[in-house]
Amino acid sequence: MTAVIATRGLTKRYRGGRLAVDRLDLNVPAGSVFGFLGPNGSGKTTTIRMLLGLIEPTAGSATLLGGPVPRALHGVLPRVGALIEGPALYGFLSGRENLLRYDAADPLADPRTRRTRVSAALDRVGLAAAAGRKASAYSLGMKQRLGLASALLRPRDLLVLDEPTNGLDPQGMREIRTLVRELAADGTTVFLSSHLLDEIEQVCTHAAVMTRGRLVAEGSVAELAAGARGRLVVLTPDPADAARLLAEHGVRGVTVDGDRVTGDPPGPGTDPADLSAALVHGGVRLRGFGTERASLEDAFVALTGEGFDVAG
Ligand SMILES: Nc1ncnc2c1ncn2[C@@H]1O[C@H](COP(=O)(O)OP(=O)(O)OP(=O)(O)O)[C@@H](O)[C@H]1O
Repeated sequence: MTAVIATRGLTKRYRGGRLAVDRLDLNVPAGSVFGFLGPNGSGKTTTIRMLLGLIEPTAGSATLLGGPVPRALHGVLPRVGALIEGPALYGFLSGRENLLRYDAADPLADPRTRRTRVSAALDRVGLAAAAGRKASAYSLGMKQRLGLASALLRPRDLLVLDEPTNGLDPQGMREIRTLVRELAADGTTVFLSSHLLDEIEQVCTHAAVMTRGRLVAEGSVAELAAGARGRLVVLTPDPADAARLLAEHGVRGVTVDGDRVTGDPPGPGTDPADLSAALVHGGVRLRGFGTERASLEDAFVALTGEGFDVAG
């Protein structure tokens, strides 16, 4: 697969000495929905700004749709739709009028087909019925969808979305995620940043994980989750005894939640069958015994040694 975005040693040190992005090697395959995951301040926005030529890297290089950044940007940017830090909208204009203005600002857009293009974009994001209403009356989710519509006025090979669901309510989040999936199904590569693990897990095929400016993992979401070990799970009406016995048999990280006892999976030296036998032998009645598939969250915790609690 060809890389739609590739970076090599991409680095940004802001004035004042802060290293925001540290030798980043990123490969975004064509056709993927690529999640750029990391807590606030981990360098996601800085990376996106470098990719789009909005700021200069301190070191390293990047290509966008095969062309070197920033030299080839003039040629490739028309094929890239970007939504960063929320759309700039005129509240006193309707949704349709906002898009007409956006389209008119594009020197490559044919004025004769402008209205058709704008209607198609409004349709695409489900705003056709609300197109005549002032943008100031739109909900945050509708504004975000209007922003996406502006990025979709011309056919795009790549969409870059910086935290597209930030600040939205659950319904708004669902709408944007559905839209992202539909766009990807049409063949557009989507690169989206997020600090929400479940969002990445729900919509992305691939992900890269950033912490403190550094890439700690990259791959398909399934691969990343498979890299983390799942949890050992025991369902029992005798949780206290089960927890004690598991710990006695070397299981670490044992926690009890109601009738559910979980722990780190045993190492290669221990057969899970011996553990279940030990529980039964110790008088623990078993309703269930097994290992749970790891989630992306497990992978993140395993990779960084931290939880994924982020402020804001
Ligand atoms: N213009 C700037 N000048 C100096 N430091 C900056 C500037 N922009 C960002 N930083 C710093 O660089 C680091 C990375 O910030 P960045 O915005 O890229 O992270 P992020 O992962 O996108 O987080 P967020 O989701 O909060 O935007 C942070 O420590 C931030 O304070």
